[in-house]
Amino acid sequence: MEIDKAIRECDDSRLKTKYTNAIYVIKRVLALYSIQEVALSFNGGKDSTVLLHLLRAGYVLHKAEESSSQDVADGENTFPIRTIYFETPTVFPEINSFTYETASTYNLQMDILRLDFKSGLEALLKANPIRAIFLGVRIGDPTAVGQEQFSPSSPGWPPFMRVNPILDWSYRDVWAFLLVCKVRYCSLYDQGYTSIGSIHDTVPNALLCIRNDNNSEQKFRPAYLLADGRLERSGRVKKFSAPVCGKLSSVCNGLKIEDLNSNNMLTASIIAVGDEIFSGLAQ
Ligand SMILES: Cc1cc2nc3c(=O)[nH]c(=O)nc-3n(C[C@H](O)[C@H](O)[C@H](O)COP(=O)(O)O)c2cc1C
Ligand SMILES: Nc1ncnc2c1ncn2[C@@H]1O[C@H](COP(=O)(O)OP(=O)(O)OP(=O)(O)O)[C@@H](O)[C@H]1O
Repeated sequence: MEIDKAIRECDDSRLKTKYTNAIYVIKRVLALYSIQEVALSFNGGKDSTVLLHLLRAGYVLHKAEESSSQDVADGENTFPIRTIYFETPTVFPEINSFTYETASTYNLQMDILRLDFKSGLEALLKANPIRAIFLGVRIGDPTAVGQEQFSPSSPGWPPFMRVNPILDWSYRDVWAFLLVCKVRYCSLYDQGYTSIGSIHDTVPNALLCIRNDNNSEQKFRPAYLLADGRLERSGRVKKFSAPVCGKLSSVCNGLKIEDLNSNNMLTASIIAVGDEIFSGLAQ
């Protein structure tokens, strides 16, 4: 299996440890649940791309442990784990096409849901016996708060186990894996995007911006060159954030920053505690 081979042959001991632990979690899940009871939540992002390849490897290794070597060879070409993709109207076209291309490359049985997460999962779980869903959530993601490698879905959500095999992976680990395994990832990451949300709230990460002499053109280095992974979400913008590379006008994802702001009234808030205003501590 090419993923397992690439990791075994690399000399990155930290990556090897992360990989071994993630594969352990995946194999336990595959031992605990039947293949019809598990699903992969895949959205074409870097974390879910890592997860897909870990699952491909984990599935083959799991089969190797429970059956003959012939079955293992067959298993390399099949990926029987149901894949769920929530497709939204505000997804980047590059993410969308990468997701579809990946599904075709690896013969994924992909369910495309055009509902919000909760309604989509309710419909899916009503029609299928899914009990565990693999996610590419990592500590540091806003949604990771309070989660562990195995976290039951929240109250009010349909009941299933959220499985997070790469919860403890850092930004660096993610890129080490993708580069060592030489797997394809969405082209936006080579254009300076480091964490990808919707077209309305994501721009290339300013920390990867290369300025040319007259500031006329914005270029960005690839995501894997971001030195401090804690800043991977710096490209997630609020509607009123400053232009990416310090220019006055900036075109992002086909939209001008001014256009994003045009229908909104600028507001400012201040919170004063006690008599700070009167004593001159706040103004
Ligand atoms: C498969 C799946 C399961 C989820 N389960 C839960 C859940 O149990 N509880 C919850 O509050 N949110 C759940 N969510 C929602 C996510 O925590 C999060 O809100 C969503 O991924 C949006 O993240 P984003 O704003 O970074 O795009 C789930 C999402 C997915 C795709
Ligand atoms: N639209 C979606 N469809 C299916 N799964 C999703 C979707 N959005 C999020 N997920 C799940 O939640 C996980 C975490 O999402 P998150 O956006 O943090 O990571 P990512 O998209 O893989 O990478 P990046 O941080 O670069 O955007 C994904 O790996 C995936 O498992």
